[in-house]
Formats: sequence, structure tokens, C-alpha cells
Amino acid sequence: MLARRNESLMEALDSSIIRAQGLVRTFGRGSGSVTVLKGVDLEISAGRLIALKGRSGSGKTTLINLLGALDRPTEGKLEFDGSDLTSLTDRERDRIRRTKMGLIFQSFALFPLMSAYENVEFVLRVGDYPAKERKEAAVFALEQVGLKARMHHRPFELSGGEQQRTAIARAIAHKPKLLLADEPTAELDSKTGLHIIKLFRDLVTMHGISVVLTTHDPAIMEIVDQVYELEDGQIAASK
Ligand SMILES: Nc1ncnc2c1ncn2[C@@H]1O[C@H](COP(=O)(O)OP(=O)(O)OP(=O)(O)O)[C@@H](O)[C@H]1O
Repeated sequence: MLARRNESLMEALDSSIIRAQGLVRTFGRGSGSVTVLKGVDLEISAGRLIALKGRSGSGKTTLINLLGALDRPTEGKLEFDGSDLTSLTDRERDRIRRTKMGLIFQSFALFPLMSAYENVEFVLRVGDYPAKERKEAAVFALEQVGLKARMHHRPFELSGGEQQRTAIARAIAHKPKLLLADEPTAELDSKTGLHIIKLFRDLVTMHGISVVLTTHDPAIMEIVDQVYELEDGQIAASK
């Protein structure tokens, strides 16, 4: 029994959560158009902590938006957890994003008048979770990010690191398979930023979540499993 469970865990870790082939993203039309991604190939296994780097304007956010089904590629194939994201309707893509992905942004984007707990619970409410499950899931997520003791505080009463922890709790409360984080440490000092990355590492290790984050910070690149660099619209593994 245990052996079988280990086997299925290994299979889960071996399988790809993201498969991108020849992703192209062009903005605008005609002579004013700009092609930011020019054929990105990327395969990300389940249970990995991945950093995406590249100079400003290289297309990191553009790529994160494609992976998060917030935007569609101009050309190319993009599979998430076995589903071909390019062939789905907007509604189906929304459902996959809401149930299987968590998104985290640089600016935390918390509701200022709600406590940390209410911020997390509200998103579960929008996702139609039954009331009892919402409470348990919200408290569990806040516990995981080390914020249970402060969960009834509002964002302005929390430090930047605690606000980002709240945003992470909100992104993991529905137990997603993939977390996408666009410069999640940009507004934090470097020590707090490293704590946040260690939290991502724990989530990857304990729950097999995959995390793809963008960063400019070399210290963070040291900690992740793999760094990919965007250059001239294409991607190269650099660690
Ligand atoms: N909706 C859009 N319409 C037109 N151009 C866009 C659009 N979105 C992004 N771009 C352009 O695509 C390029 C890549 O932008 P993107 O935000 O993906 O870069 P980035 O690597 O995340 O940069 P930074 O590190 O500064 O955040 C930029 O030149 C940007 O102006």
C-alpha cells in the first residue's frame, strides 16, 4: 500500500504540469506590432520551484499571463495539467484558473477594509466553496504561511512580508497545482523576500505544488530548482 502510494507520488512528481511549444505573443497589428515572445518552449514538472529571469521588457509578465490563462498566445501550443489551454473557451479557462491555479502579484492586491482572514475567505466565497469548508480552508492556509495569530488584522496593520503572506494564503487556500508569482518579492526588503521564497519552497516540498515566479534577485535564483532566462523572445535554461 505504502509502496503504491510512493509510486503514485513519484509519478505525480515526474509528470509535467506545463508544456509550452513555440509560444508566440504579438501585441498590435501591422507596422506598429511588436512580437515579445518568439517561440518559447518550456516544460515544467510538477513539484518544482522555478524562476524566470530576463531584463526589463523581455516578456516575463507576458509569459506568466499566458501560463495563467489570463491571455492567449498568438501562436503555439500550451498545455496545463493535461488540458490544451489554447483550445478551451474563456469560461473553461476561467474554471481551470480558479480551481487549479493561484496567482500572486508584486503589489499584494489585498482588500484594504478586510482582515487577512476575510481576504482569504472572500476568494473562496467567490469560488462557491461551501461555508464550512471556506472557514477551515482559510484558517489552514493562513496557518501554512505562519499568519494564524495575526489573521484578524487588516492589511495596514501588517508588515509588507505579512501582507504578501496573506496574498499567498489567498492563492493557496483552494489547493492549486500551480502557483504563478510575478515579482512576488519586489516590494520587500531582501531578507523578507528570502523568507517568502523559503515559504514557496516549503509549499513545493510539502504539497507538491509547482511554483513559477519572476525575479531580478540573484539570491533567489540560488534557492530555486531551475532558472529560465528570457532573451530575444526565447527561453534558455540557465541553472
Ligand atoms: N498589452 C500590451 N500591448 C502592447 N505591448 C505590450 C503589452 N503588454 C506588454 N507589452 C510589451 O511587451 C514587452 C514585454 O513586457 P513584459 O511586461 O512582459 O516584460 P517584463 O519582462 O515582465 O518586464 P519587467 O521586468 O519590467 O516587469 C514590453 O515591451 C511591453 O511594452
